Amino acid sequence: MPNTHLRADRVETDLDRLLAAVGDGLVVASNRQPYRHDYGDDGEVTVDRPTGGLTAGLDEVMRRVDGTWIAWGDGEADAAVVDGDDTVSVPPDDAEHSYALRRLWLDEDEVEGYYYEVANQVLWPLCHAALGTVESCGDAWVDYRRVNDQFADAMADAAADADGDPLVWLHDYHLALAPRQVRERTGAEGSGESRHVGGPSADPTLAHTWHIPWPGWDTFRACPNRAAILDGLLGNDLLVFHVPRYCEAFLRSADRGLDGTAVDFDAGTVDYRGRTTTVRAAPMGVPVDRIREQADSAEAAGFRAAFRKNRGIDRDTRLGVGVDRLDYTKGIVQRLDAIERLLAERPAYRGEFTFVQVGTESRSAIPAYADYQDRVEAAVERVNDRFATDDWRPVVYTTDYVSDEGLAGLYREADLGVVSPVRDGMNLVAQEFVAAGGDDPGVLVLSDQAGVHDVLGEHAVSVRPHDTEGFAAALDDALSMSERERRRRANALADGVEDDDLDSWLADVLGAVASVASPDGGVPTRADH
Ligand SMILES: O=P(O)(O)OC[C@H]1O[C@H](O[C@H]2O[C@H](CO)[C@@H](O)[C@H](O)[C@H]2O)[C@H](O)[C@@H](O)[C@@H]1O
Repeated sequence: MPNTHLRADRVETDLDRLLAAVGDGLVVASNRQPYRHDYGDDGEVTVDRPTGGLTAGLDEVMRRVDGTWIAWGDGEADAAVVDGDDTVSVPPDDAEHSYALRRLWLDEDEVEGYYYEVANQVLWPLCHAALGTVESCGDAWVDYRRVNDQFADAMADAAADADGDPLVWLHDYHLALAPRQVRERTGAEGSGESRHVGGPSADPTLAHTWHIPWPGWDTFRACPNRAAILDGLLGNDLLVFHVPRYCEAFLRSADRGLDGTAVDFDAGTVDYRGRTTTVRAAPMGVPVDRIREQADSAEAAGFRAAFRKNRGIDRDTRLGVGVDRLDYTKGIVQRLDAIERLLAERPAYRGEFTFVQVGTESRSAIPAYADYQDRVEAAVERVNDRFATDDWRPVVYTTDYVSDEGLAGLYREADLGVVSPVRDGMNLVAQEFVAAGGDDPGVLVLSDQAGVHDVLGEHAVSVRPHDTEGFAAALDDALSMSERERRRRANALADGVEDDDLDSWLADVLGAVASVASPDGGVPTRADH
């Protein structure tokens, strides 16, 4: 069993020192951008923030360094509209903490092939072990490679422009080929020379966080272009997954799926083409203090009260809440099946318990996503048709936008937070629910198929999403739990998300970067003092 878990031997790390060492040499690359600018005909610019824990979390990080973030410039703009200006300063409302956002303008065919086809109809279902949903790559692979090339160009440029030693931090499955392509551009292909934070270097340190699961070899072997994906990722110095079982699965794939690799399962490393890639686990956390403030805010309190009133939910009705992108991996249909079973078998909950499902539309141009949205709506209607009365609905479903404060308010209002993906890299909603809990916290009902279950599972009520009977029984257990047990679990969960919050994750990743960049010294940690 490889020793990959960064938390297992975590030393107290001085995050400020790590951030200072990185400074403006940090180049982040992700498909999704943190801010989307829409340029109206009248010249007016509106800015919004795309959904997703990844961009929200990284934005918090970037506000603390003066680096560059490279991303696909989706939105109603293109290079012509913005007059070739591909870099803006963000966040729009916080000049003191600004950083550069460099957008890549992709044409429609590239978006189709790279984002909709390879990333989200091949790699996403494959990594979530939804093989029935995997499509053939076909010509789309050419687009995927070309867009990765564009990212690599931008990363190499930004790294060359950075003061000091650059760190390029890539994110996710959209950019699997880009690490190798960056190496080709920086002339360090195959050299494998070590880099040193603070010393001269021709070659950037490359770290890559893969936010979704890495599947078992039996699944990954079905991947078209699997050797190219592995070859690309092994251009990194550091490859980070959320939990150790994904590291193990990756090491196995590297061992079996690519000629010329030497995998050290104990050390969690892969030697390939003259370079060592270190594979580590660091579960992503959430900004706990910020979420607490949001849940404490007047806006959150107002939202809770207004939500009940506007949706016809009685003050005394107990609430469950689920918040998800409308993605077939999120297990929303299975959740609704379990709620239906609960109400069928425990009639005492009728009129006494309402489940609120907030859904955010996602990737709707993909048939499997459009179908899923229909299936969720049909399941909501079915449960409501079966049990609703004149003054009570078992399920309240909304796809309306809800602000961060509104969500934090809903979490605090809820007796149950239900997070039941059929497979999920991490899932930050579970942690947000815990962080938002107040004096009278609710119970977390959590799928054992989510990465976050490896971290919080012990104190949550665990469910297997496809076991409708067991899931319904777990909901009953959660709703009938004694106050003492509920508080005991909630306190343990709160301690967990606080200890392993967003800053801890960042410190873990940057600490690992420092040790791969400079195994003999690198950036000092608190433990050195
Ligand atoms: O960018 P989209 O195609 O609109 O999708 C949104 C994001 O979905 C995925 O999120 C994952 O990352 C989260 C943070 O680590 C994790 O908690 C969650 O469980 C994952 O599903 C995807 O990985 C991101 O790249 C997308 O931006």
